[in-house]
Amino acid sequence: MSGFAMRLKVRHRVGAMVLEVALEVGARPVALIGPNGAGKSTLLKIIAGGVRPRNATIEAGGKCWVDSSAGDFLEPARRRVGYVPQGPSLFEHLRVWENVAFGLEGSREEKRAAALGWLKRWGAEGLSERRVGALSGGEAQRVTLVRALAASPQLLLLDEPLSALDAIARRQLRGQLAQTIEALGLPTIIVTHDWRDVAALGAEVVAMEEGRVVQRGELQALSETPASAFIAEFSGV
Ligand SMILES: Nc1ncnc2c1ncn2[C@@H]1O[C@H](COP(=O)(O)OP(=O)(O)OP(=O)(O)O)[C@@H](O)[C@H]1O
Repeated sequence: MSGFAMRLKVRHRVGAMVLEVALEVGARPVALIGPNGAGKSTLLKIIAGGVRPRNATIEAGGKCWVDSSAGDFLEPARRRVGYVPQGPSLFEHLRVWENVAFGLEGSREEKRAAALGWLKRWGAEGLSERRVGALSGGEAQRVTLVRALAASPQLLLLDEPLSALDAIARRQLRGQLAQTIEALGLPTIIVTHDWRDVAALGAEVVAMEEGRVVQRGELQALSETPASAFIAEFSGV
């Protein structure tokens, strides 16, 4: 168990919407749910450092990452975040193993061996020499997840990380992801449209709509007293 925790408070205009959220994550995973356009991806980008929020404090592992009133902003590369964004994020010109090796330390050979080990554990050793451009959507998603975990992050941010996988691969990867997160006690925020992800990870649900948190708690409790039609539909197991 790492004991690492992240706490944030943010108020940030994005397009026509105002994102206004307070959130905390520790060893127990948080599942962010909500309709398209609710602000889930923007929130992850703010935590990862890709979007600089107008009005926010983010504290993680006892350190200040963002304090907009003081003008503090820790560079994304120094946040030790494993971020799996929606859509492509691998380095197109590199091979698969080079992508996984990117955040690792050591000589080229050491990094290669470590990357191959990671790929093997995640059922992707057969892809190691391939160029990223030659991967299918599901293969690329698997590699992106491996790259995020290989860099020993302190915080894992997953934006619909299993959405491109076929049903069998999704079930298998979901199980492995849940085991890994639990074994490492790795603080994790996952954006998902699938209640099975919430159940497998034993996550606390945080439901967002139009930039705000509208309900949070256990999946079971949300299904019994849903605060919105979306939550009823999502949790209606
Ligand atoms: N850079 C931007 N400029 C203007 N509007 C933006 C920008 N980024 C996002 N938005 C808008 O902000 C809203 C929230 O987008 P966001 O991607 O965070 O939603 P989401 O909850 O992740 O949705 P989805 O489930 O579709 O991925 C959307 O209406 C989107 O169009």
